[in-house]
Amino acid sequence: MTNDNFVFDAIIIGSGMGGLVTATQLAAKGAKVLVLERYLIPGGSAGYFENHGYRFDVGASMIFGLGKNGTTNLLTRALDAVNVDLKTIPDPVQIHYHLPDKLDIKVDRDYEKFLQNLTAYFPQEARGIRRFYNECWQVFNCLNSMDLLSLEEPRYLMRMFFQHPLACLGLLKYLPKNVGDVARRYIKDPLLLKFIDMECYCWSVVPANMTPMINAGMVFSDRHYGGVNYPQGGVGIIAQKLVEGLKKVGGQIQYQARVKKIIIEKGCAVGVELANGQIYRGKRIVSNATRWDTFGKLIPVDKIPNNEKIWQQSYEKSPSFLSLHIGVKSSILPNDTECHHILLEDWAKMTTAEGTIFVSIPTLLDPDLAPEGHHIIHAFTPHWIDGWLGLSANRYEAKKEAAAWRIIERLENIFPGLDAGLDYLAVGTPRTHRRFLGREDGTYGPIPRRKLWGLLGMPFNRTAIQGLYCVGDSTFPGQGLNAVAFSGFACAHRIAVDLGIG
Ligand SMILES: NC(=O)c1ccc[n+]([C@@H]2O[C@H](COP(=O)([O-])OP(=O)(O)OC[C@H]3O[C@@H](n4cnc5c(N)ncnc54)[C@H](O)[C@@H]3O)[C@@H](O)[C@H]2O)c1
Ligand SMILES: CC(C)=CCC/C(C)=C/C=C\C(C)=C/C=C/C(C)=C/C=C/C=C(C)/C=C/C=C(C)/C=C/C=C(\C)CCC=C(C)C
Repeated sequence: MTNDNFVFDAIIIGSGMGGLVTATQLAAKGAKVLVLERYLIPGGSAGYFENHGYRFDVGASMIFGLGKNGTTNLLTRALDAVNVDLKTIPDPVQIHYHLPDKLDIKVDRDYEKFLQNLTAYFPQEARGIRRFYNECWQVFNCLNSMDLLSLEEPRYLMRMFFQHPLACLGLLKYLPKNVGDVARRYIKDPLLLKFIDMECYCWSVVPANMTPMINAGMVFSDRHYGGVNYPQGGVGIIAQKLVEGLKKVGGQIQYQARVKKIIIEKGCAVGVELANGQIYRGKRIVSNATRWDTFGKLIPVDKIPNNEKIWQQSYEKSPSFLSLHIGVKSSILPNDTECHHILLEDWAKMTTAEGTIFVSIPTLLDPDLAPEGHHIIHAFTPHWIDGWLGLSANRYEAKKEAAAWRIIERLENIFPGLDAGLDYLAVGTPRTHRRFLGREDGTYGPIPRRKLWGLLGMPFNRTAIQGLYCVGDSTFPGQGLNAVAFSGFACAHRIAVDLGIG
């Protein structure tokens, strides 16, 4: 079946946050936009599922970009652009770290309080700590002073250089830098450097020497500026609202619409074919799937452009996660429990499977996500898909259960009584993430194979195939909701200029 007589301005494959920001931005500019989503609801890894009266976030619940001021509040801006908004709940302590060597550190929303908490453990490094985090603020202040759009659009770049020369030079200086090099200029204490590694690892899934300074500037400063704010109703609300806005401005979305292939004619992407045979044609095609899914599945292996093969020599798939979606009796959590926790008992295991445990308890901010008298605890830890393949159904279930109880046993150290208070448990593995999110091997996104030059190696939105763009965490600046929102703004900007509507 074909639909040749109607050509969309842009077809977006996938309704993750990257895809939805691209779609809403383009539709708001008057483009005819179609979003094709393989799943039943929008959001991808920022989606949700419901069971037993609980509404669980699929991915991390720590949300940046919903602040009120500046230019880096990209989720707020994306919602505003299509005349929708949502209520948010500020998170007073952004992370409570439970680390080896008895480091029990809280990242308070208030910057000075956070510095005090950290300095209390490392008084001899007081000056270095302040100088390091202040340098992160320099990056953030540069970003937060300008409109954030496509770095592939020369007129925008010239305008930014003309209007904000110092901020642009600052960003250019930091683009090739990693956190580890900057931190080691100010900090000597090996334990404190391990803490900085964890500060990076818990969102970039690589230690400080491989974490781009630009991204650290965003995360380490915005948590004290716009802050971490939880969307009332759960993370999935953001995508639902963006879809509501998309429709308001004339865009379309179809669910259960899995794109099987991107149609290339004379070297140019001109349309897509769905698994059910339906064909849609578009002037521009955008893939919100991962790079491994885009180049290898949607584009056949023999047509993968050379530059993509070269990129894959520098970046690899990060691990996926083992996720425990837990419902517990409220009585097991003391009243002053924080929403997000990081647990690690042995520094040597930080980057290994089941080493670091990430915990979010979103019901401390939004109690309506669980039945009365109950909380949600979402605990997740890195896991690679390899160990989950080739198992019989029974062995797969048994492996899931064993892994889940290992995690629960460790969580008992910070939440005593968890086991006894358990009301509901659903376990997701890398296979679950692969299946429901359509991400190869369930990967969380690309990570450098070795130490690289900051963000310089991350591709922008255009690809070597004319008419085909990528958006989401496989593009500059990588993982994180606010990061993929940036990639959405940039992608829509570049396409709008290409279509003559930007
Ligand atoms: N707290 C947080 O910061 C937080 C929370 C959730 C998610 N995230 C971030 O979101 C990022 C991912 O966002 P994203 O926009 O890159 O992608 P995504 O993986 O979330 O979304 C991609 C979407 O494309 C769909 N899709 C894939 N292949 C398809 C096909 N062939 N046909 C139709 N649909 C298809 C998927 O179903 C999914 O909905 C992650 O890096 C993660 O860091 C962050
Ligand atoms: C000439 C040229 C090329 C440039 C001129 C200079 C210029 C204008 C440069 C501009 C650069 C720009 C615009 C860069 C923009 C960068 C942005 C917007 C980066 C944003 C990064 C956001 C990140 C990394 C957000 C991450 C968020 C989180 C929290 C991710 C994940 C969280 C978890 C997995 C776990 C949560 C933890 C717990 C404890 C549960």
